[in-house]
Amino acid sequence: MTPSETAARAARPAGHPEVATGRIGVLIVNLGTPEATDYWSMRRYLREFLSDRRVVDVPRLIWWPLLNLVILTTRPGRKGRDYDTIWNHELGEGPLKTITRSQAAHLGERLAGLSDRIVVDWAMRYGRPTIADRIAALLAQGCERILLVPLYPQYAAATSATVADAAFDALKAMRRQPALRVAPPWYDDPTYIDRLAADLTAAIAAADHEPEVILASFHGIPKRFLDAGDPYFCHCAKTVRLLREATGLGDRLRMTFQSRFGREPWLQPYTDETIVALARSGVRRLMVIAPGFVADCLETLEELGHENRAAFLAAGGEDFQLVPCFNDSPRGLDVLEAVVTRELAGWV
Ligand SMILES: C=CC1=C(C)c2cc3[nH]c(cc4nc(cc5[nH]c(cc1n2)c(C)c5CCC(=O)O)C(CCC(=O)O)=C4C)c(C)c3C=C
Ligand SMILES: [Fe+2]
Ligand SMILES: [Fe+2]
Repeated sequence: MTPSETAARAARPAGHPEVATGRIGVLIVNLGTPEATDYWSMRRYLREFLSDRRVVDVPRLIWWPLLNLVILTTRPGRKGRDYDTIWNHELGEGPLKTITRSQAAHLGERLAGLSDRIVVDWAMRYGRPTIADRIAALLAQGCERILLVPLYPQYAAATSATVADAAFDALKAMRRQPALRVAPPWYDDPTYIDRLAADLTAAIAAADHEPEVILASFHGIPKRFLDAGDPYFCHCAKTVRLLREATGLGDRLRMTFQSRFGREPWLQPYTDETIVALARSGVRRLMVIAPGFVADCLETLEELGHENRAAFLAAGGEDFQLVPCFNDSPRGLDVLEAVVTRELAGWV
């Protein structure tokens, strides 16, 4: 026991529980993934996700029957088959989980140089491990301060804000709360833009054929969210402008939005429609990068890599290249390290 621990123990009133102290937690959080690809696991995951009012804000009286009687009867089977095509069968989990775990481990190694008091952990907003469980685990290890890092470079209420909601919900139940900081989005961070540009430039240099057009494809949100003041579209647009400047690609790099859900208008132009229109207009060589995803997942590997690739080729395209996300690459870790180091200022 160190002298200060001895003093703390001596000062603890009788009956007062012993608590670990003195450490700083960093909790990185990505979206989530089903526990398995069977109907019931998919249904549980989609139900949790699509019941979040930050994600779907339709009045409950309308949404509840639509979700439970229509969407959750058909979508789990169809999406389960999509997840099957990208599943990490060795570990029995979705790639988003495998990659987020590895990012946390590598980030922990990198931050060890900053302070030996830092503990890095990871969680999923939907599914497991839950944010509440990992905050509890960090507290048990003595983390009185926790930096929460939603793994989204561009802020959206449907992603970043709901991570903060879940964390503060967990804190609501605690007598002894940790101090909680939420990292801001990093859509224009110089390290993010630089490493994104490096990945894109390297992919172009390594390609057999120079792409005629490059799409920067972001996950979409309903257009209504933008009209209500969500800054997501502007964050994406700024990332693309900075990426154009950093790569010198100019108008060859275009912004599109993928993964729309439901019938109302989402942010445009849509990735799938753009890809087909480009092929029909004579573009033969296309490259796609997904700067809004820090880890490969269903939306990049299956939607872009399988579905959209097939649509491009079917419409006359010849060469479709998908740039991998940062994942646990050294460049990707540079970005996470830069963001986290900056946001830990004053704590270490
Ligand atoms: C229904 C509304 C949805 C909104 C709004 C939305 C926003 C949004 N999502 C991401 C990132 C990811 N989404 C992923 C999957 C996914 N997204 C939705 C719906 C909305 N997303 C659904 C229903 C699903 C599950 C698959 C499906 O049924 O289509 C994923 C992949 C998860 C994985 O395990 O691989 C990511 C990542 C962002 C960044 C975003 C808003 C900016
Ligand atoms: Fe999504
Ligand atoms: Fe999708």
